Amino acid sequence: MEPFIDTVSCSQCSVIYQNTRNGIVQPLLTDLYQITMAYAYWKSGRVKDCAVFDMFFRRNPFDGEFTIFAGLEECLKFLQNFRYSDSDIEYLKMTLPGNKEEEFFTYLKQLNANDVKIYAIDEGCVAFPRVPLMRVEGPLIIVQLLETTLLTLVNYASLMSTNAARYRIAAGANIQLLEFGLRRAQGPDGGLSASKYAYIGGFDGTSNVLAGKMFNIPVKGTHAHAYITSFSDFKDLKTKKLKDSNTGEERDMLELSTKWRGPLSEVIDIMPDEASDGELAALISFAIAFPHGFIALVDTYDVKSVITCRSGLLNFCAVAMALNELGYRAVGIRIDSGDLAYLSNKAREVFIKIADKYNLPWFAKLRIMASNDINEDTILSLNDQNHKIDCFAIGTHLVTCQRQPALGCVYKLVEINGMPRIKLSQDVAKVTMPGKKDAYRLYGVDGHALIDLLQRSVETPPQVGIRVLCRHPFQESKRAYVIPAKVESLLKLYWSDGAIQVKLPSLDGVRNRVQSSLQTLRQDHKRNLNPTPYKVAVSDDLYNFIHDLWLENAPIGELS
Ligand SMILES: Nc1ncnc2c1ncn2[C@@H]1O[C@H](COP(=O)(O)OP(=O)(O)OP(=O)(O)O)[C@@H](O)[C@H]1O
Ligand SMILES: O=P(O)(O)OC[C@H]1O[C@H](OP(=O)(O)OP(=O)(O)O)[C@H](O)[C@@H]1O
Ligand SMILES: O=C(O)c1cccnc1
Ligand SMILES: [Mg+2]
Repeated sequence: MEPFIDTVSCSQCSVIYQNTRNGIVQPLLTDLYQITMAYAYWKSGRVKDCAVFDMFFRRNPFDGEFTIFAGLEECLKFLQNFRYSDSDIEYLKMTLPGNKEEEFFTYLKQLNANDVKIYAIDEGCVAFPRVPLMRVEGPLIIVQLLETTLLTLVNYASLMSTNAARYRIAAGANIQLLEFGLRRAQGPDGGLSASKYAYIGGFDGTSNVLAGKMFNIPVKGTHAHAYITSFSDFKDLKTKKLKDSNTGEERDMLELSTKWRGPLSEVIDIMPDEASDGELAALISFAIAFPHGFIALVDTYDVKSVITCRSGLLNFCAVAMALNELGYRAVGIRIDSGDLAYLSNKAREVFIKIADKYNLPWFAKLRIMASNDINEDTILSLNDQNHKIDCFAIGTHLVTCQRQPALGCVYKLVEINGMPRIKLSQDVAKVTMPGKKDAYRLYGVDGHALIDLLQRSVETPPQVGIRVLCRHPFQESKRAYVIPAKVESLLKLYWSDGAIQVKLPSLDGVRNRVQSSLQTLRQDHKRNLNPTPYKVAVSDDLYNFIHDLWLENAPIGELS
């Protein structure tokens, strides 16, 4: 179906964007403590030390059992451009506490990410708690300096993509989802990221024009209540003429639309004088401006009426029929308040009645778009109420991730100079998994993912058809044998020798990957209420390694 007013973004812009990067993302976009640590490491002669960090999260967001990993491309672009500028160095000289040795700044000035290696999960894949999204290896000072920026690039991107993917699951494949959140987003960069990652997660378009231009995302929109309320009556209609699309003859849209209000009011069963003239004038003028993409906001004056949207719906239908006489097809309506299930059903009934009466089958299929503080639960509830909505336009809850505003990805040291490191905690969920590890996804014969398995990197990878012992990382008695029908190595070398090592997919490629990756997950892991946890296990070797190191590092208390 024809979308509403639809600006096709230029492919040139996306090319320009691929060659640039988000200018805010630069080495100083970090926490001060990364740079003070860098100085202290440097001062204690640790320039040649090598470290391994894991980036992972501990809990899936939104009370769910899956997360979409996103933000990798931005991380790689950050590494490509990782250099301190002269003004960065000047600023740090002024800002770092105490008197700093000049040689440190000479050292900082020549730093780059050429000696860093990043192994990562593919962007757009489903990911689970404790499985490293990235393993970052390299000189201790540099990989430490990357922490905050990598986290800020991954945390919101993954949270947002996961949120969007959840809305897509709730709405189903055939409903159009539009992101309308820019005005409510966490600032301009938050708004741009929201549009980009909502698209990756499964939205079809955005109202954010700059996001459309930068990322080549479809841009869509309707009009605001202000457009309707700016017209008081027919006198405000300065242009009334529209050319017949077949003959080119100029016709009076006001005359045609008011003529249609009479017969249509009988079909809809309301009085024509219940409809606002100012609203009709506004809709006529919008139809004249966009005869091929006419969509009307119908709730300005009366949407809550128990009968139906008396004013807006009648006025919309009148203008749509006038357009039809001139050879144009209207697109549909937007409802932005009231009971969205009830009103969408009423509107659909009216469209069907008119379609039947005037033998215009397309009228029955006019698009019904709903907006107004919609969230995942609203969509699920509307599904139960058998709504007739074709498109959800969602802002606030989507872009602010109101249900859970942060993902909580962390970046933890797991190895230094070849020696494993463990961070202990009273809270077992916070104990880190030491050493350099690899991650594998084991699939069952039905094609579904069964379990993610972490192993020490020195171990042989699991093999198809060969039984492997999968252990809970902390509960000794929880174990299972798995004979995988397919084994996927999750961590791939994405960055090495100062360059990206894998051809990166387009935004649409990542968007498709989200859906195909979600397909491999069993339905019960994806349901909204009490989803089944997906298992993440460790090999027997890694289990023993963790627990030996734990005992080695945990102080023995003394009772007195
Ligand atoms: N049928 C429905 N089932 C569940 N939730 C709904 C349904 N219809 C609307 N909602 C949601 O209920 C909330 C209604 O918001 P609210 O009470 O502010 O009413 P409103 O129609 O926006 O009022 P106002 O026009 O005064 O702003 C919105 O979050 C909307 O998404
Ligand atoms: O409701 P959201 O999911 O955030 O979607 C975006 C909202 O933005 C607009 O409202 P507007 O800013 O005009 O204000 P409103 O809250 O009065 O509708 C639009 O009419 C939607 O209602
Ligand atoms: O195009 C719209 O209808 C729109 C865009 C942003 C926010 N609210 C509505
Ligand atoms: Mg609103």
